[in-house]
Amino acid sequence: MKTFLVVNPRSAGGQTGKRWAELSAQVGRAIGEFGHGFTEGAMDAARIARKAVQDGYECVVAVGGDGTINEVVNGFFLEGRAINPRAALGVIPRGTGGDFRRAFGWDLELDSALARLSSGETEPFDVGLIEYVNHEGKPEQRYFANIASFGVSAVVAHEVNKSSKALGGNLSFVWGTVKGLIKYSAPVVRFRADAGTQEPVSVTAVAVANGRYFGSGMCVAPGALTHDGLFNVTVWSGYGLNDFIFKSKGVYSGEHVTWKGTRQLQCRSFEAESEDGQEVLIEVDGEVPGRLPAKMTILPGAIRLKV
Ligand SMILES: Nc1ncnc2c1ncn2[C@@H]1O[C@H](COP(=O)(O)OP(=O)(O)OP(=O)(O)O)[C@@H](O)[C@H]1O
Repeated sequence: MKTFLVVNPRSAGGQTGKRWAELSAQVGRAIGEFGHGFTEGAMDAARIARKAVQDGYECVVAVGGDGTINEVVNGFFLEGRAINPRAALGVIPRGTGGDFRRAFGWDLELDSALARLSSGETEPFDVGLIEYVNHEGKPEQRYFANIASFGVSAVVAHEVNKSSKALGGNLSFVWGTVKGLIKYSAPVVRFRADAGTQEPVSVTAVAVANGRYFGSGMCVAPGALTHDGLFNVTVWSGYGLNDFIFKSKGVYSGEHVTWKGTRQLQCRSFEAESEDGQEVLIEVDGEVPGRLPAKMTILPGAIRLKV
C-alpha cells in the first residue's frame, strides 16, 4: 500500500518533531518507502492529506493527536464526497488526549502502530459530518472521526484548549471540567434523531458518537462502533459539579449509562437547536468550532481504517 504520513511535529509535546529522524527510520524499516509532510498550523493536516489522497496514496497516516486525526479525515473529502473511498486512514498516536485510539484499545507504542501499518488489514470506517454555525455566525461544515458533542463538554474543551495542557491530558480535562461545570447553566435544547419527533430537553451534554471516548478517557458511548453505520447518542441531563466529583468513576468506566440522567439512542442523523436562546457551544473531536444549531449525519463506511 502506497503510504503517506501527515506529521504534526508539535505533537507529544514537540517530541515528534525532535525525534523525527529516529521515528522515520523506524517507520521505513517497518513499511518500506513512504511519503511525508509536516503540518505548520490549523487545518494544514487536512490540506496535506487531501493532496496525498489526490496523488494516489492509498494509506494516509495521521502522526499526532486527536486534532491531527480529525484534520486528516477532513482531507479524505472534497466537494462533499470521499476522493477515494478505498483509501485508508492510518494512525500513529502521539497526542495528549488520545480519545480516538482508546476506542480500539491502541496504546502509544510506536511498534504497535507500525504493526498495524504493515499488516495490510483495513476495515470500513464511518465518518461523521456536522453542519453548524461558526463563531462568526456563518454556516460551516466539518467531518469528524470520533465524537461531536454540545453542552458542558464543549465548554470544558474550550477551557482545556485555552490552557497549555501543562497539567497533562487527563488532569487538564479534570480541571477544565470543574471550571466548566461551575460556570455552566444547562440550556434547553430541542433535538430530533432521524425522522423522529422534536423534543425539548435540559442538557448537561449530548455526545453524537462514532467512537466511544471523549474528554481524555470518558467512556461517553460504550456501545459505539465505527463500522456499524450508526451514531450512538448519549444525552446527559441534570448532572452538576457534585455528580462529577462523587460519581466521576462511572463516567470513565461507562457505567453512567445506567444512571437516571443518562439516555442513549442510535440514529443516522441528529439535529439540535437551542430552545431558550442560550448560546450552546459545540465540540468536534476536541476542537470548539462554533455553536448550535447543528446537524450531524453519519456517512457509513465512507473510508477505510488501518487496524
Ligand atoms: N507546526 C505546528 N505548530 C503549532 N501547532 C501546530 C502545528 N501543526 C499542527 N498544529 C496544531 O496542532 C493541533 C493538533 O494537535 P494534535 O491533536 O496533533 O495534538 P494534541 O493536541 O497534543 O493531541 P490531542 O488532540 O489528542 O489532545 C491542531 O490544532 C493544529 O492546528
